[in-house]
Amino acid sequence: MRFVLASQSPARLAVLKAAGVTPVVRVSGVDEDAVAAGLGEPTPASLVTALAVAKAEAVAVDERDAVVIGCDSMLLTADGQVQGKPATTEIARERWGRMAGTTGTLLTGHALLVVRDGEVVERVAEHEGTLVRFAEPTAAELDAYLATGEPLHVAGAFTLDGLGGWFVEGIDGDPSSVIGISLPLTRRLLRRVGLSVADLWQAPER
Ligand SMILES: Nc1nc2c(ncn2[C@H]2C[C@H](O)[C@@H](COP(=O)(O)OP(=O)(O)OP(=O)(O)O)O2)c(=O)[nH]1
Repeated sequence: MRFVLASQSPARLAVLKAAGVTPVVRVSGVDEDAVAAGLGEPTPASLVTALAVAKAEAVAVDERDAVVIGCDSMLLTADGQVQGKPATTEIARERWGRMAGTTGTLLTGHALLVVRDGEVVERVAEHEGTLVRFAEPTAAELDAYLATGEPLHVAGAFTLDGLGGWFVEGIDGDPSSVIGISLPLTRRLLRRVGLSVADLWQAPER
């Protein structure tokens, strides 16, 4: 079965490959701001889920027979802000100034579509939330972390599995969801459409 990851995210691909699944990667090119603008006043969870659906749908149109998964991650901070990737170092610094020492929720929307004979025959979507307890980096540590550039490319300006890991005291929930795609949630979504992860383990990359 052809399994397509509708994402340019190296993190999502790495999570799947480490878990024994090598998907076909197709970048959706979805304008996330435009999708968000069309949602009115979404909750954070409905926002990431709608974005995940938009990404999966955009890729599914070009598939004939495949399972397509799209994801979107954002950080819901303790003070109620919903944050994607920081556009600049200064924005990342400002965010860390508010995040340090607090607990946020990393939300990842997931959408899984089954395409048969060019038609979407199944569409399931949910979100996963993982609590993330942030450490309090010193000013020097924060300067050094920002200087690596890593925070600019990731939702919430931190990573769990990269340099940001030094500044995560702990999590409560699914770690793979923080990195970018929840393995247990994806397994449940596959089951809802009558598929098993074992089907994916068996599917060679085409
Ligand atoms: N390695 C790693 N990456 C993370 C972590 N938290 C968030 N990210 C990355 C995963 C995604 O690439 C990015 C979240 O942004 P998006 O959900 O918009 O995905 P992105 O724009 O990267 O690709 P896509 O829109 O799916 O084509 O942040 C983490 O803890 N570790």
